[in-house]
Amino acid sequence: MAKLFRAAIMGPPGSGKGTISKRIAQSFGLQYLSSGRYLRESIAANTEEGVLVKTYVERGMLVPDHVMTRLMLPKLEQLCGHSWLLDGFPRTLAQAVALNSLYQLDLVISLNIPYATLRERLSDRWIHPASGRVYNMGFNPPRVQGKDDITGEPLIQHDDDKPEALMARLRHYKDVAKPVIDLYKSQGILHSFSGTETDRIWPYINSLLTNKMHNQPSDTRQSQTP
Ligand SMILES: Nc1nc2c(ncn2[C@@H]2O[C@H](COP(=O)(O)OP(=O)(O)O)[C@@H](O)[C@H]2O)c(=O)[nH]1
Ligand SMILES: Nc1ncnc2c1ncn2[C@@H]1O[C@H](COP(=O)(O)OP(=O)(O)O)[C@@H](O)[C@H]1O
Repeated sequence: MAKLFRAAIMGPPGSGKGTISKRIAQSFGLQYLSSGRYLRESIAANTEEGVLVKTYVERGMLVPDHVMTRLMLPKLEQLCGHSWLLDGFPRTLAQAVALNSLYQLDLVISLNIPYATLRERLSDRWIHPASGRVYNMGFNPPRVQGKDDITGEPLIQHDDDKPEALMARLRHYKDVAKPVIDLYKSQGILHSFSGTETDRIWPYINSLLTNKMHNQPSDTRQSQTP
């Protein structure tokens, strides 16, 4: 049986995590888990948890760690026996420690994208809320303006991509990500990529993953479940 592979992608809002994750999932068959997507689903379900989550997300603030781990760790449990890629989780050191106590990651991708690029991209980001499909009016526009390619339904902008929330999110990201990045660096699994264009970064990530997934050590570490 092929070895299981567990990876995470980190980077500020707008750095291309979702775009790159989609390519990774398609090319390498990893299951893709996006914290933002699960949070938005929780908000849409209007549960007690969703109402609480909304108060943070709409202000561009991080959702508390215990809420995030309670949301994400059971999803990973359901995926035992699959290779996966986490996007947006862990975001804080406490989340990374909680994850680490259950699973050893094989690889963490960190995206370093200049601030001006992030701002420009997010002000142009539109999504189809039901599916999570993401568009950018310059980079990957929908075929019909303002409409989802598959369903034809209207596209919307996240409240947290609007300028007021955006600044707070970017500032927060930097402070909080540093110890997480340091942790993965110390574990020797961090790989950082810099640039302003996803299409130029992608070939490097593609070859890194090709390399890592085909040359995994033959111990059983990755295939153990908690
Ligand atoms: N102009 C441009 N836009 C991009 C590029 N890569 C991604 N995007 C767009 O930038 C926005 C943010 O990307 P996304 O993958 O959602 O980033 P995330 O917030 O890190 O998950 C989306 O609208 C993407 O379509 C790129 O290389 N150039
Ligand atoms: N791991 C996390 N911990 C705390 N809050 C989170 C986490 N992931 C997502 N969020 C919340 O959800 C919002 C949207 O997240 P996401 O869709 O990943 O967007 P982006 O990558 O554009 O920041 C964040 O601004 C934050 O409020």
